[in-house]
Amino acid sequence: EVSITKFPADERKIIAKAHDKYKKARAGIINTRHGQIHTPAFMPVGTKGTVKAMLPESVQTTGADIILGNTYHLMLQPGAKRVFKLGGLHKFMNWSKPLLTDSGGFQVMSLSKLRKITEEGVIFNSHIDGSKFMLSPESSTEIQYLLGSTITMAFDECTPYPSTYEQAKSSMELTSRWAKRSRKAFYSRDGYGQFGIIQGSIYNDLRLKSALDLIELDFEGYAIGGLAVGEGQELMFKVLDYAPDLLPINKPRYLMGVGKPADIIGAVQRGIDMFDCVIPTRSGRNGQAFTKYGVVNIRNSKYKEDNTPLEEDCLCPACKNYTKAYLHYLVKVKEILGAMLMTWHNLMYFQKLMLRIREYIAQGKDFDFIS
Ligand SMILES: O=c1[nH]cnc2c(CCNCC3CCCCC3)c3[nH]c(NCc4cccs4)nc3cc12
Ligand SMILES: [Zn+2]
Repeated sequence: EVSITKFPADERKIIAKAHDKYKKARAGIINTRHGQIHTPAFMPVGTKGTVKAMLPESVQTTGADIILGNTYHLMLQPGAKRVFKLGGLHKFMNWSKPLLTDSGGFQVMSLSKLRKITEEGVIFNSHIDGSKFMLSPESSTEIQYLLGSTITMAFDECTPYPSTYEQAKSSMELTSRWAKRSRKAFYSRDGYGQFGIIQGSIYNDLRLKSALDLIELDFEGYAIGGLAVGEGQELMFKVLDYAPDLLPINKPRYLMGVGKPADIIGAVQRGIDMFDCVIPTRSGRNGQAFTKYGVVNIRNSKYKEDNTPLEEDCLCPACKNYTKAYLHYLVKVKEILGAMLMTWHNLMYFQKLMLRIREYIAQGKDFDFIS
């Protein structure tokens, strides 16, 4: 007779866990006024109205559906009102696809000198000329409206890591009050959206309360903030093992500031749809190329006579038309073309990674090994 051998309980758990691992990954499309966003999506960072060292049409050829605009820099120079008068950020920088602008809050904390956080908002001096500015839920939301952003981010406070439970609780509660004011200040139009940002650090009850507060405000999407701030991948994944599930399943989930390929893969497996990170652009300019063989530090002298491309099957200009020896030289002598080609390759690499992840999810296949 056929006897069905039952796996011992702990083995069953492991097998279930493995399948669980891919259950939360989802591939989808976000429809906006400026076009569609295929998710999981990687959003290249455009700081001062440009993805550094890239033409917008080149960013488009890498496959990016959406890029980030930087509220902090643009409000200081050239100023949100001027960008509005000139037709908005899309026209100003000749990018017609979706634009997500951050609230400016995170950048104020990391870039400006002399700043003061009050219930009202953040008062700070411009790092350019020291003049005084105030960013609040209302002013940040208005600035993002003037920029014409497709997706506006709520004004939050990124809770530092590590934080005590009390610190994380009061910070999260401030973010909830600011989210309410951001939502009230948002001028909602068809095809435009506003995302709330949940905080709560590594404390699951605070993460839950943050999610409940923000779900009440019925945002078009939700970001998970307060991660990738030094807690490390293990702790970040521990929070991601439950935090995405606290958010509405039918709305986009954006993990802010992440990340390296392995971080992105792990986060997609836990239900994240959108990512932003300066790594491909910033590290590209610093001579680091992401390849299927791992990260290549092109400045290393071992490449000075390497007549092969970064990746033989990559379709980017750096790989199609140039060698590692040439890239090594350009980066060493700080030629602008070096920054351009390295950035182009890295953005192509990240978009190819996202495309393969989307394909694997659509085919119900595991995508652990890609990275
Ligand atoms: O809770 C958060 N609230 C708001 N923003 C956050 C950001 C900034 C995301 N990129 C914005 C871009 C806007 C346009 C210009 C470029 C940034 C984070 N970045 C990281 N880690 C990466 C980090 C970057 C620097 C220090 S940690 N964790 C983050 C957490 C939060
Ligand atoms: Zn390439």
